[in-house]
Amino acid sequence: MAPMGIRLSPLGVAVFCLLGLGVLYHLYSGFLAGRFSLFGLGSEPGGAAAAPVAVADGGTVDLREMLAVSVLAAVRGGDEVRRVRESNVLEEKSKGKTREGADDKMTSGDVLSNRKMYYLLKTAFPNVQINTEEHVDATDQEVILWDHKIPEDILKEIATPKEVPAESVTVWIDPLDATQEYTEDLRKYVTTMVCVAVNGKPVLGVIHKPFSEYTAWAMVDGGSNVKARTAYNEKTPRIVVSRSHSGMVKQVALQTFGNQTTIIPAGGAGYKVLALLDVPDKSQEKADLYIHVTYIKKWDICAGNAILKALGGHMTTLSGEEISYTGSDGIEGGLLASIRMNHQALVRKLPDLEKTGH
Ligand SMILES: Nc1ncnc2c1ncn2[C@@H]1O[C@H](COP(=O)(O)O)[C@@H](OP(=O)(O)O)[C@H]1O
Ligand SMILES: [Mg+2]
Repeated sequence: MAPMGIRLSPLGVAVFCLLGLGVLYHLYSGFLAGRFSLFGLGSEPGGAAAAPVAVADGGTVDLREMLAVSVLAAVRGGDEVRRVRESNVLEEKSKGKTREGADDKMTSGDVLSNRKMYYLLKTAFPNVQINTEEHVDATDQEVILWDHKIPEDILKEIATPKEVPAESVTVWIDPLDATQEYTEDLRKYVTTMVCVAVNGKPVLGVIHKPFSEYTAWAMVDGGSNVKARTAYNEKTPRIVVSRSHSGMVKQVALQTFGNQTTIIPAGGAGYKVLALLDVPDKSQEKADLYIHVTYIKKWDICAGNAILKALGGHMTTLSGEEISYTGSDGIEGGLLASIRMNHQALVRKLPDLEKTGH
């Protein structure tokens, strides 16, 4: 008899040890399987195995993977936009009026693109907050699986994964920017956009032109497939402005920069941001500044803001405030977007819109 009345049987000890080993093996192989399903077999060059998987409430997400899925979503949404336009069955409706009394339009291009883009992102990243322009019909779900492949151009620019807590992320989807122009068959203005904000700051943006199949993407402190032009005219800038929600923008621009300034009316906030960059697409006009004075929604501007920021440019309200991409859907203070210019000097030059009543 052993002391305390416990007798250890050699067979019992052996069984216990074997069981322990089995439990350890199970846990370890589950961990490995989790890693591979997270990063996609074979697509990860080295960095993934070293990156720890943090276990926060909603877990973490890798921004590089989010970029890959965002590009895919913008392209797939764009395919729907093009297909509907080419079918000529737009089923155009008005969702109501903007504050200025214009029709806030929606077509089946918006709805079908929204569905594709939303479910692609939601299926790949179930724990992140996604805000989309159009209503998502929960009874019409579509499970679209991402194949976990990160495209080569992204891997080339962004060498390692970038993990952030899922709860810090807000995704903004614009399934069809320039809907007004889409209904007028002005195809060059149309884009699909995805933006990822972390703690309200825009960190990655994708702007895709479905009719010329051009895609621009950028990640702040990451990389991009698009760049700024080499020169901009700060003194008498060419200013790109809205053609269908313009408000008093022309007066504001001419008053600030003089009558020599060229105003370029154009549709779509995505198109107008691309006008500031070095974009190879032939249908793209070029401008030095983008100004907007009426109310605008965050899904219209977040992707452009992220891309400009990643390339060293700025998008702020007209009084120079940064825009936070959490909370409410819209912003009141207008927009000023510039790159390779003294943005704060431009803000000081603009009239105080509240005082002038624009
Ligand atoms: N005053 C306003 N109220 C609501 N939406 C506005 C707006 N001004 C611009 N927008 C939206 O911002 C996008 C770019 O506008 P614009 O082409 O006039 O520059 C368009 O998005 P959608 O086409 O996605 O609806 C447009 O509807
Ligand atoms: Mg839209």
